Amino acid sequence: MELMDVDPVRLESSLWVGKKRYRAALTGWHLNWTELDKKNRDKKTVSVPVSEVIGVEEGRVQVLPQRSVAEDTDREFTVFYVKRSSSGSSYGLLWRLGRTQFCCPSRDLRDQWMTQLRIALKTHSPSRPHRLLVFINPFGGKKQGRQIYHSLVAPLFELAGISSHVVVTERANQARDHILKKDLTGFDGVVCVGGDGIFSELLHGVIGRTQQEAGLSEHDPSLTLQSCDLHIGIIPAGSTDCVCFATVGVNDPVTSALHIIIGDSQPLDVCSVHHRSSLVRYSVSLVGYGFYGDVLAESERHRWMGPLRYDYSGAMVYLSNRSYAGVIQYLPADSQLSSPRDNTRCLSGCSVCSKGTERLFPHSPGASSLYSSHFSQFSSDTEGEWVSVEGRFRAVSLTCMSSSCPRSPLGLSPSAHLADGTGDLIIVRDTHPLGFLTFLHRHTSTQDQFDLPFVDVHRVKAVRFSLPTGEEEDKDEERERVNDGGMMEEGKRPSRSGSHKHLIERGEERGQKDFLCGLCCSKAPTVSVWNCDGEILPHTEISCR
Ligand SMILES: Nc1ncnc2c1ncn2[C@@H]1O[C@H](COP(=O)(O)OP(=O)(O)OP(=O)(O)O)[C@@H](O)[C@H]1O
Ligand SMILES: CCCCCCCCCCCCC/C=C/[C@@H](O)[C@H](CO)NC(C)=O
Ligand SMILES: [Ca+2]
Repeated sequence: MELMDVDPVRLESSLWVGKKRYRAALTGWHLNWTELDKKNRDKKTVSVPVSEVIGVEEGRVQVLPQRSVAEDTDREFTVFYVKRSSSGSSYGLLWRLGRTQFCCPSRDLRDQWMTQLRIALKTHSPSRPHRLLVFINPFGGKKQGRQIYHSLVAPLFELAGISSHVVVTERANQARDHILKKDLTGFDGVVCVGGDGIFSELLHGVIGRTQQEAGLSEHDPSLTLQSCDLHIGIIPAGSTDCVCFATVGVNDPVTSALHIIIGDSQPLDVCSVHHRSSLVRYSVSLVGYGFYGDVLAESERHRWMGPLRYDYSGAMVYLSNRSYAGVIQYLPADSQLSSPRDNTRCLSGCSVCSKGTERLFPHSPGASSLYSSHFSQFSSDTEGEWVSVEGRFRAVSLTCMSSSCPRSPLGLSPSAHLADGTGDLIIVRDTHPLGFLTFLHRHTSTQDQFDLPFVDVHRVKAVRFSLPTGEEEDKDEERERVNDGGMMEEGKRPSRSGSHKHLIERGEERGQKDFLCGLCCSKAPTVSVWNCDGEILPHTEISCR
């Protein structure tokens, strides 16, 4: 309705691109230019939606790889726009900066084109950000965050008229604390340049700040949390970059920068992880016990290897051949709505997610435009029956999204939805080493990961994990951890270094030195650790929703 009421900006004229003559038209929502032959007949037409125009500059201008402006070009202007490249991943295309340099018959006409295009951009792109707060983790991935931002992203933001305040972090959790405590007036969004860890900092900052401002405690698992208005953008420069890959479809800084500029947004499910009555962390990707917890614990000792540390640690943990006892309880989601084995792929605009958003936020008109939101209209204890599974497990994984990444292009659960308010629980029961290797191998191929006799997958609204009777987490140990800051109390937030410290302490406390000395000792540990979006949790018994 709103769109129909806007008086569209129109302009049509003859223009030149190089030596070819075109009829160019700015009509409502599109900029089109059609090549004309010598007899004025139409040849090829290029059409760009105004919403995908990045910027308009006087003269003959180039921005990437370096900015250059040609002289004496007062009849020329350059239009920059989103150009979809033919390469990308199975469900995401690379975006590139398209550029066309137009030459007008007169300077007056050039000025008219520039003015009308800029008016059209303002009118038709209401959700574009104007001011962004950017956090660069200089130590993420291959340590190229600064270079990636300054050479590939900043020139695009500048071209699009976005002003950015850049913070290069000097310590873990600086970005989170900044969002929690500093004045954010005037910022339309926050952006991280790094991996899933720095994204998680922004997520905790944004959710935490929103709750603080609403006077709500994040520790109460039954509480309806306030949805977050501040959008989070991700420029991938980490090791796994799973959140970026699963939402955009490729890990490419230019593609992500262009999505941010045009104001694209995608709501995300957020899972809260509690231990007893305290919030431990939020997760958007993987909450994993057993194999994925062990891989993370092992990989933290080999950070110097960069992204390769996960492959090395994966192989080491696989060779250690472990399984763990536990009790899993889960609350199934409505199987009429979707299933983890229905072979769907969730993309932006997914109908299951739209219905989920309507169902979860019936009175919130802005819900569908949230980038990251906490689905809080949750009545887990009244909706359905909890199911309990006890046994020995190779891996227990809960993933709110597919968790696809370059290592696993379809992800841990290929048909999981980004924003339906559910997660997929993947239970890999103890099995022989070859069976488990088959399962791991299927992560990296297109073969059905769940079509194995020792694997079960359930779409769920909540999960609890506990140790078998007699092996529960030691209460005294818990108290020590709280005092030591490992648990997330009011005013405190988790840290990667903090949780790693706990892993070491925990290993020592429990006599699991083999966890920390190269996985070489003969005595197998009885408990694993939880990997929560790449952070080690300081607790074994947790509840997620
Ligand atoms: N200046 C800093 N010094 C040390 N650690 C930092 C700094 N800034 C951020 N961190 C922390 O570094 C950790 C890892 O960062 P990040 O996620 O960006 O990279 P990664 O681990 O290589 O990638 P991925 O999480 O995708 O595997 C995060 O937990 C973050 O909190
Ligand atoms: C015998 C070697 C086996 C190697 C198995 C490789 C399987 C790769 C699957 C990767 C899935 C990653 C899921 C995403 C988790 C992220 O949240 C987290 C943070 O970045 N990354 C990791 C690696 O924990
Ligand atoms: Ca989901």
